[in-house]
Amino acid sequence: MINLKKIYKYYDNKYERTYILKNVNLDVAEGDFVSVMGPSGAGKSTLLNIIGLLDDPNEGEYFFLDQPAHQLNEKKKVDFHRHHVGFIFQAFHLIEEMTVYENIETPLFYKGMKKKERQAVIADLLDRFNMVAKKDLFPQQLSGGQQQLVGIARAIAGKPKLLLADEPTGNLHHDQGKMIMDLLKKLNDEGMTIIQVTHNQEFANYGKRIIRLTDGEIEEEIANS
Ligand SMILES: Nc1ncnc2c1ncn2[C@@H]1O[C@H](COP(=O)(O)OP(=O)(O)OP(=O)(O)O)[C@@H](O)[C@H]1O
Repeated sequence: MINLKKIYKYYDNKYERTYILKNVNLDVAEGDFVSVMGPSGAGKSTLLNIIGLLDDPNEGEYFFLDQPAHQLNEKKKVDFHRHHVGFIFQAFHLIEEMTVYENIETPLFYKGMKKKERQAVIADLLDRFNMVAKKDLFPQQLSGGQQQLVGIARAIAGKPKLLLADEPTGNLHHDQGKMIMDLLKKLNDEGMTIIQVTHNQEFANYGKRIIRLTDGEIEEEIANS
């Protein structure tokens, strides 16, 4: 599903080139659950953004769903991102002026889904996440764990093939974090491919594989049995 070949990402200034990712090679199969760990600044978010088609590498090839992402034009990339990738973030990134319902609805709207269909999809998600009674509340009226549930509902509403999570439990208490990880595990059991960045070893162990990124290079890969 995901094939990264000799990916390099760097920034140039007047005097030097700073490498963020160096010769990253990574294959992720459909149905996999990968945890990416590593120190701050190692390039984890950059890698996730490249995989999610939000950023471009400077060198290397990236095949997403057998398509050469490195050769797609901007419009096609945005289209691919919208249809196949869901993203969740440490800081939730919900729209504060919108209700829970409207936040979940936004990506479906951009996908061009008709109103009736949107209503059905959102009703199912609210039901599944026990959030029916919260649908007209605004994000700041929810707990952190509930906000992340909305973040996940929004990310998976369009049934993406790939869910990317950038420190999804980073702003949560342990119990809330565990609740979110249990949910990600369930989504993966149902077939969704997941790549998460985490600093938490306990939560990294939810993945089927753990990848360690240090100074932009994949240093080791531990099969997580
Ligand atoms: N536009 C930019 N210009 C120069 N350097 C950048 C730019 N964007 C990111 N970087 C650098 O790239 C490095 C990797 O950033 P990235 O956010 O991918 O790290 P990370 O491993 O996710 O870190 P953290 O765990 O702290 O979130 C950082 O040192 C950052 O300063």
